[in-house]
Amino acid sequence: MTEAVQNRPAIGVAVLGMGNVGAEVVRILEENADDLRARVGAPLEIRGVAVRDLSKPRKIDSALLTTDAAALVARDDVDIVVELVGGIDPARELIRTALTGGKSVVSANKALLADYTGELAGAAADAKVDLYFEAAVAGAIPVIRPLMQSLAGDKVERVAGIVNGTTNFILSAMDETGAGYDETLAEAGRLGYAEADPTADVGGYDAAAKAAILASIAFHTRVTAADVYREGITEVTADDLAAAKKFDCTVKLLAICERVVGDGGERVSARVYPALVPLSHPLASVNGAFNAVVVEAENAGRLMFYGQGAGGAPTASAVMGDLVMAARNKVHGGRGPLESTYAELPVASIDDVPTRYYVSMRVADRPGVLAQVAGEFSKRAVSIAAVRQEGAGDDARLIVVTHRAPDRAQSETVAALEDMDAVIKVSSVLRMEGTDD
Ligand SMILES: NC(=O)C1=CN([C@@H]2O[C@H](COP(=O)(O)OP(=O)(O)OC[C@H]3O[C@@H](n4cnc5c(N)ncnc54)[C@H](O)[C@@H]3O)[C@@H](O)[C@H]2O)C=CC1
Ligand SMILES: N[C@@H](CC=O)C(=O)O
Ligand code: NA
Repeated sequence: MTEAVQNRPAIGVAVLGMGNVGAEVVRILEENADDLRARVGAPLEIRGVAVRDLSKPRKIDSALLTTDAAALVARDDVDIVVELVGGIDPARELIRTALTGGKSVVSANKALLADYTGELAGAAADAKVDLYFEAAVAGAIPVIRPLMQSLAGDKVERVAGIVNGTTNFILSAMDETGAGYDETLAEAGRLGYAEADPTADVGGYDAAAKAAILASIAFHTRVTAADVYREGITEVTADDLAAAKKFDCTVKLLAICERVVGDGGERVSARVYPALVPLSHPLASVNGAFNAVVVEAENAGRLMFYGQGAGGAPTASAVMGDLVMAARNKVHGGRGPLESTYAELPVASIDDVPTRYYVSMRVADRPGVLAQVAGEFSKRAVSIAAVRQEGAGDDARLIVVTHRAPDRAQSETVAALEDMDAVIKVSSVLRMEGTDD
């Protein structure tokens, strides 16, 4: 190491939260201190770590611990704040205070960034500091930086993939070993994949927040979590996974962000739902807590990003990448990319987006039922791609897979089927993705 690097003043780092991710960030900062100093051009020194419970045993010098996150953020010797407490409050205020006080911020907080990137990025721009959040989407996988920087000269058409590790872990286990939903969710919590409130995972809220962040960056348009159509995996059953197999498919919770062009011009669709995916599609073999994001751009074509989407160490890797970037900028000058929302595209309703449906229903076992069911689809111009009939008598089941049609036509057909005398129960409705038709 050159003498100049050795003598540069240290960059002071405050870490807020020492849970799954924060503890790994602290470990890497301590274990890799020499390499980090060489890469940044100055030492990275932890000034303090904000925690809730001082009595908990932790692998850190206890003199660095504090329960007063606000005071830590305000310290003059802190240059960069790493926010890993999660949630909206007090994270939002802590980040805002840090930015307005001239500190760069690194955060993994997708719930916050999905709704407040505008406010926070504005504060960062005003104070001429950085706001980095690579860890907020798909854990360790570099996806924010490629979209913001590597593809800044291209036109992104679509970003789609598996962006929640917990639900992918649950669906994979249900599919592969028949493991139960509750026990697998508890295991995801123990492994540090699940959110503090796992409803965010299984309800699709976490994936929706990530979809909002991805869509905003990909389409240079501000998209918030409320703009994202969302369904979780709580209704997906072992029967659905078994039925999917009969169509050479599996079930994945997908986040899809794409440009849709219709009568009203170009719009942005952002949506999250469990969907049948053909086994031959690359996303079908993404299992466990792994994530994968497929980006389609006008000139680059199709790019696929794959890796660990959740867990303390993988997520900390992404946080550390951002921390090194922010620290280099402090040492050598320069700034990270600013928020870009110039395109201001309107957000499309799910009703207008062309989707494919898989509908499984218990039906009366009598002549003419298939024709009546088919009639409801055809009335709404929804074309049927495949029909499978199973069982007989009280157990007669009809499974219909459609071609693409506006989602409104598909959902209205399902509502009409539910009202038919011949249909005893519509037991499952899922969309199908990863096919061209
Ligand atoms: N665990 C994962 O796989 C991933 C997590 N994230 C995000 O990273 C952030 C942290 O996640 P985890 O470490 O898993 O959560 P966690 O719940 O394990 O850790 C958060 C820690 O912050 C502490 N905390 C909360 N409020 C505080 C306050 N006001 N002052 C001091 N400490 C406070 C909590 O006591 C807890 O120890 C969240 O925003 C999460 O969404 C992002 C990607 C992956
Ligand atoms: N709970 C999240 C953690 C990473 O973002 C997930 O399961 O993906
Ligand atoms: Na990432």
